[in-house]
Amino acid sequence: MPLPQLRRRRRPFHALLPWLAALIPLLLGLPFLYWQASQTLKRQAQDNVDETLTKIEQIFDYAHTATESVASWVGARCEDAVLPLRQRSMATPYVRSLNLVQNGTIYCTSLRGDTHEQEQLTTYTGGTLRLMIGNRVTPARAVLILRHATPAGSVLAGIDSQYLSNALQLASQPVPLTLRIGETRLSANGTTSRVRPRDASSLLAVETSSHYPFSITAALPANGAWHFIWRHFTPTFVLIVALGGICGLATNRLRQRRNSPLREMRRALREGEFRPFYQPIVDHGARRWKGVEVLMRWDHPSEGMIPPDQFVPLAERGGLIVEMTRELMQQVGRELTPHVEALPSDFHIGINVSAEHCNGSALIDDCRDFLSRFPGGQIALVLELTERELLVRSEHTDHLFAQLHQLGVRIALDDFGTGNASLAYLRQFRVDYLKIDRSFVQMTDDDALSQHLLDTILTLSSRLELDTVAEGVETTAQRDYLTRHGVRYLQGFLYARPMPLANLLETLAHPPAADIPEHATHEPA
Ligand SMILES: Nc1nc2c(ncn2[C@@H]2O[C@@H]3COP(=O)(O)O[C@H]4[C@@H](O)[C@H](n5cnc6c(=O)[nH]c(N)nc65)O[C@@H]4COP(=O)(O)O[C@H]3[C@H]2O)c(=O)[nH]1
Repeated sequence: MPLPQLRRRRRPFHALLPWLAALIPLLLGLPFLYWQASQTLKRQAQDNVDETLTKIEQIFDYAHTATESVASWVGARCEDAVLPLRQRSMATPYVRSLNLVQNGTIYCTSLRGDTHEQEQLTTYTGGTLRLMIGNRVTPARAVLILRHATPAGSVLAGIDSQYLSNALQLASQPVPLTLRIGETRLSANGTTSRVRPRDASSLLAVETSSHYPFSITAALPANGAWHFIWRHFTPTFVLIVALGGICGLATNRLRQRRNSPLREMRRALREGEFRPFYQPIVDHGARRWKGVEVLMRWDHPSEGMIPPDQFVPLAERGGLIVEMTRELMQQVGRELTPHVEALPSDFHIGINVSAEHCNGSALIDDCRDFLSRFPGGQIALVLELTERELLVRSEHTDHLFAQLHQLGVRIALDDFGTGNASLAYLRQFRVDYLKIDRSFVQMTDDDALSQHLLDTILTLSSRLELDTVAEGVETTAQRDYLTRHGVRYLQGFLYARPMPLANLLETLAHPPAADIPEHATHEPA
């Protein structure tokens, strides 16, 4: 299974995390912004309502003063009263007409003199104010009537609603204002309508006059608050949305990093999930166990035992291999030390080492540390250098290999014959063992040409007088072919699969059989 999928498959809800993270600033920021905008709107609406209420009260005060000044004419003959009514209405701001009422009938108006109309007292709110949709003079425009009762009847002052809607309009930003008289309302654009019950829900401010029976209200239309936010809080709004985006992207990045195979491997290293498995190597001539090759396994909590092919190359590319090898050597040292007596003498422990490990002085320290655990010299440390990564000869590598040999460390060239570097390696580094790759060992079963290739490699290693280990020996036929051609050390499933320490100790307790049935051994899961 490709490593990047390990975590993703186990926690699919992780894919939602970036979206949730993007939502957090929005969920926290937008309600706060909405609250802040609402407070601003309420404050401004309240100021505008107060200011407009005062202005409209002033208009009504003018009209009221005018009605008071002509109140003594109620009951007088219209032809006598009409001139003072006209003079007064012309001299009073906002007032369009003054009318006299007696016995419920309007009998004199400053506009036309004699008239005869019903007063309709019940339509006056508080007996004082009436908002008419229009009248005979201005049928399309509302008129406000202010009534002043006198002992003899009453005086009516007509006020053009334009003055009132102008006053509303001047203060209708950002929240539209309305003048309410009883069940009727006048809006800033001069239209009149009945008050609806749902108006109450959108009310931001309302103020009732203490002198006249009217109130001024400020109410937002649907989505008015969001329009206000968009117009007046654009930078904050954009910032919150951008913050949401940034949080989402950052979480996504973190998630990807968290899910990255290297990160997963670092976690595994911290948790000690990389474990040594041991595959015995047989000294065929002596019928004894010669040593083991340590092979790393990843004991993953959910994926089980992962073989090294799936993570070692990545660890090498990601610069983790040195740390992993060091940890592996320490584990091997720790777990083998108590059983050192059970090991055959001059027991070889082969550790796979990557080229990067040879670049600094860490390898020397790690080997010294490892060998210090076996002070009796019962074991021999063999470093297996692979051709997968090219090791370039330099003063440093010469010095390093000299130091390693001084320490008693032996060098094996792993996977011999598979890379281009084999011969160059042999020339440049003092190698003690050649490990013939499994692919060549399998050629013993093939045609004559393949066998010829294997023979050439075997001849080369015998000419160089190097000890040879054949990897991947699976059949007795392969074993016999190899031993006939002078290969002394054999490693493969024919003898044993890689196994944990407990199984190894059990296996080492019995000498390798002379004639082993094929595939007799099993790697524990
Ligand atoms: N089919 C077959 N296979 C056999 C037989 N006998 C042994 N093998 C397998 O051949 C591989 C031998 O190790 P390698 O060539 O060093 O190849 C190793 C080595 O290059 C690398 N590796 C393993 N552990 C480490 C480590 O700790 N560090 C480094 N740098 N590389 C490691 O991973 C490679 C693969 O390791 P494994 O999967 O354990 O595979 C092992 C082993 O299980 C056999 O008879 N038949």
